[in-house]
Amino acid sequence: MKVIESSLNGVKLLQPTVYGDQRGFFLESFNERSFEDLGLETKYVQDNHSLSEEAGTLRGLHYQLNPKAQLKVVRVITGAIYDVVVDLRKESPTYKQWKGYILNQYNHRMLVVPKGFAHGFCTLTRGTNVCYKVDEYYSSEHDRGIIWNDPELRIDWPVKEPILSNKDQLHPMLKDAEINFESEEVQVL
Ligand SMILES: Cc1cn([C@H]2C[C@H](O)[C@@H](COP(=O)(O)OP(=O)(O)O[C@H]3O[C@@H](C)C(=O)[C@@H](O)[C@H]3O)O2)c(=O)[nH]c1=O
Repeated sequence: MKVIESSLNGVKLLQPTVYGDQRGFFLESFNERSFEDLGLETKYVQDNHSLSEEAGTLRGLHYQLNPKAQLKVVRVITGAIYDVVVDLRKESPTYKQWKGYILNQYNHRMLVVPKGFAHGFCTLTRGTNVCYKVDEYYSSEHDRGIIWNDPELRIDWPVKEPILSNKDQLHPMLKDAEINFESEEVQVL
């Protein structure tokens, strides 16, 4: 497993070792010992799986308020996504900055989304299955969102008219969003 650091402190791309042969491939998506050796979180309490039937489906931008903030490790099983993280840590030098990564069934990349970030993705293919581990339980009371096309963030989504859930059409703009990540540890480099 290789770890590629991002310019957003705490965001990491994980590139697992892939053993391909005539049958297909094998990879370890999680190994407690390797994660520990690489300084990655090892305790997860939920594994989540979503299927988006259509290309151009956008889920996000989501986060959970403290004390239920979640670290996520996201990967794609079938299909492809443009996966976006937004730094919501008010004391971070990269506050309000976003980054997007392509994760697909061929590059096997996994994205570590730290606590204090909003997360969202847009599917690039039909039938996209996304799985992610989280280190804190889902809590509907702490569940929050920011509208996907926030004018301040100006995320360069690959789709202009995405398929959205009813909930995701109604999120506030960043300027009106409730955010409480002040105390998240931010390492200023
Ligand atoms: C996220 C989640 C949802 N649910 C329920 C609530 C709801 O009835 C149904 C669908 O939920 P949502 O519409 O929020 O699902 P979705 O839009 O796929 O939400 C996810 O989006 C991505 C981008 C993330 O980062 C995730 O953390 C999560 O917020 O599933 C759970 O029971 N547990 C969970 O952990």
